[in-house]
Amino acid sequence: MACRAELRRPKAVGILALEVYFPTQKVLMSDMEVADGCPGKYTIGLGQEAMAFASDREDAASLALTAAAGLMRKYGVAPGEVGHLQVATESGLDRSKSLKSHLMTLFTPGAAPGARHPHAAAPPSAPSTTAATPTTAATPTEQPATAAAGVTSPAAATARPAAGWGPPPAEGADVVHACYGGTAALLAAAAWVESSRWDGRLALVVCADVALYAPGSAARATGGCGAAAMLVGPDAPLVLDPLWYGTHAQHAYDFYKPLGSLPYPTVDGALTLSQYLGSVGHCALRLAARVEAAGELAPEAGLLRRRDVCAYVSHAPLNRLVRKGLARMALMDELRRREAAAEAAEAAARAGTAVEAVGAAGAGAMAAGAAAGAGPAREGGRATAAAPWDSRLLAPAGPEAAAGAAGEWVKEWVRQEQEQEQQQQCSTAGRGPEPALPHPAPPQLEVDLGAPSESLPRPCAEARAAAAGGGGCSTSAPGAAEWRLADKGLEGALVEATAGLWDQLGEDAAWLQRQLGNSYTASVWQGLASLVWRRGGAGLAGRRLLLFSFGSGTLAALLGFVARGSRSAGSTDCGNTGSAGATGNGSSSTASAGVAEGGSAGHHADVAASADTDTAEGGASDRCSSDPGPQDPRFTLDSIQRALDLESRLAARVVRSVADFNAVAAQVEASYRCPLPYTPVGDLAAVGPGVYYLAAVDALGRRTYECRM
Ligand SMILES: CC(=O)SCCNC(=O)CCNC(=O)[C@H](O)C(C)(C)COP(=O)(O)OP(=O)(O)OC[C@H]1O[C@@H](n2cnc3c(N)ncnc32)[C@H](O)[C@@H]1OP(=O)(O)O
Repeated sequence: MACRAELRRPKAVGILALEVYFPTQKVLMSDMEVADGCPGKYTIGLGQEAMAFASDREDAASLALTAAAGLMRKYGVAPGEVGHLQVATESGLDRSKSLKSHLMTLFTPGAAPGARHPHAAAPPSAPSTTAATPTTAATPTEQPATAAAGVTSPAAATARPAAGWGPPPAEGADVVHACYGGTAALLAAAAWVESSRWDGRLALVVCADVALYAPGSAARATGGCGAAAMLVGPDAPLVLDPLWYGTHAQHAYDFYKPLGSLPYPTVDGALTLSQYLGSVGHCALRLAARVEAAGELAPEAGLLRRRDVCAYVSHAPLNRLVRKGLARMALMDELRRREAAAEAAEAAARAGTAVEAVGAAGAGAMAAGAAAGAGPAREGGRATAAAPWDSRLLAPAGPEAAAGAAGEWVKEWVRQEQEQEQQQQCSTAGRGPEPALPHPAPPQLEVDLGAPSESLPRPCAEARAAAAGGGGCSTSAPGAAEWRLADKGLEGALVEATAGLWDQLGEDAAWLQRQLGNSYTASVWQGLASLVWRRGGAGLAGRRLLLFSFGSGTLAALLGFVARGSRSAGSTDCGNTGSAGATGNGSSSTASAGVAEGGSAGHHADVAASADTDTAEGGASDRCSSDPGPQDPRFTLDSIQRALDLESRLAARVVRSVADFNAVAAQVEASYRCPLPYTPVGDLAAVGPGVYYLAAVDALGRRTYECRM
């Protein structure tokens, strides 16, 4: 056991592995349009292609079991490697017994259905060569000392047991907050890894939901069904950046489930959509304020305009809403940019006013100040350094000449400062070669906001006011975040204006979501899976992605992830070695972008992972050589991409008719009303191999699950 002095904080905490599950049956939106007599509404109006659904054989617990077991099998994760298990759902089966308790069958020898653990049988696709082999084999009740010691250098962190059983992951429980639950679970898991209680093992986060709306409901076509599982730990390929983080919370009755006996939510469609879009605004501004306060983002440099931001992932109740969300985020950027421009103009105007005032007061005081070496401070401007000495001020021929001289002097001073700033920007931006990024910075938002800049909301000013009032780097006023939220004209114009941005940032994550429908807590992570599947390590490593999570009611968060690659990932540029580069050393693609758009900062020492912990903490050396990417070959962007195998899994799905969907949905509804004991009636042929299903519910409501081999 290591002594306390030896404990070090884990680095690069984030998502190590990702698995998604969706059932084998789907109904096409085009078929639903025909059935509902509304051609174009679901495919164009909502932007969806298909909706996944399952029978009464698959509930939230079985979905969670399938995703968790699938992750452990595909990545070769032994039960003993998991020390924390957190589950998110809003399709709970019981108001006391957690879904997590069902998942414990995966961590208890002999307790899983038939004691046949799908994950125990299969070897990892790429066994770790770097992980230290435990000297003592793990027993079902004992964890190797290396894993329990809390040693947190990346190398030590991978010194986990390669197989076997350990103490069950007692930490963590179910989290409920509509679709946001998975994010709360992920943050709790990451916090555990970063805490002093961490025992060196990994955390597993599982999200599972059945999204079913009542027959005849306007929301019926926005259902879905699915699960996601994530492994959380240090030295991750998808690192949670603690700085890039913006949240929002509010009370609203937009989507809720007051009827305990039925699976259906009560939805106020218009309100839930505006809650989502308002939350995008709040989270984007709060994240920007944090990043700006840390010196990593200039007010006029939009989040979405940064060249290191390469993707946008969102919770997806319906695709069209996600597009509107990205457009809303672009609007926030635009408001910030225009505010910065307005402030600059105001500062220039104030400088002019100051000149006049100086002239009126006579040159004496000015000259005295200048003679003392102080010079006039530029009011409202950022520069407060002493102004350069100007001898012209000492020899005015009269008041008018003095005013003129002072005016010229101030103008010259401002010009020199601007020139100096420009030079500084050029020199920092020029520290490294401009990388050839696949995603060039998007153009300025070309949209008529229909208001002179003076009447536009001032998001940064609001943030500063909130900070002055003890609100930290956050906006508290709804002003900018909810500005013209109900304006459908503006909404349409924004979506149109950001079509190119959507193709660059949003499309790859939405690809899977459009084909599955909503799966509540799992939805946003299915979007992340879609992105990794479509881009792989070569397309993501060294760059950032923004992930927006929303749960009605309302909780929301915008998280920044940094993607790290390995040398073997196939990418050749320095960015391939990870965001670590964002430290501003200029040697990687992210570094160049970060410096050019707001300066450097050292906080990425925590974000950066390196085999050499000291280097990571120092944060100043060449990331290209110091971060070889994740050390455990099981957990890389490319291994995630391989494990997901989405194309063939999607192709294996069966298209069912709308009548079939309605019949199956009616079975599911009936299962909530049936007297006990209850035997599910859903066709087992629709349950694929390795998938867990509900076998029976006994007279006391106890549910039994089996795994289809
Ligand atoms: C728990 C969580 O996931 S958080 C979010 C929870 N909330 C949800 O999931 C939302 C659930 N769904 C709903 O409430 C509903 O399905 C809604 C609100 C999305 C749609 O409600 P409706 O009143 O039936 O549809 P509406 O008339 O607004 O049409 C929807 C869109 O399709 C468009 N549309 C309608 N008919 C057509 C058509 N024939 N062709 C093309 N587009 C059409 C509309 O213009 C509208 O688009 P817009 O909003 O961009 O202008």
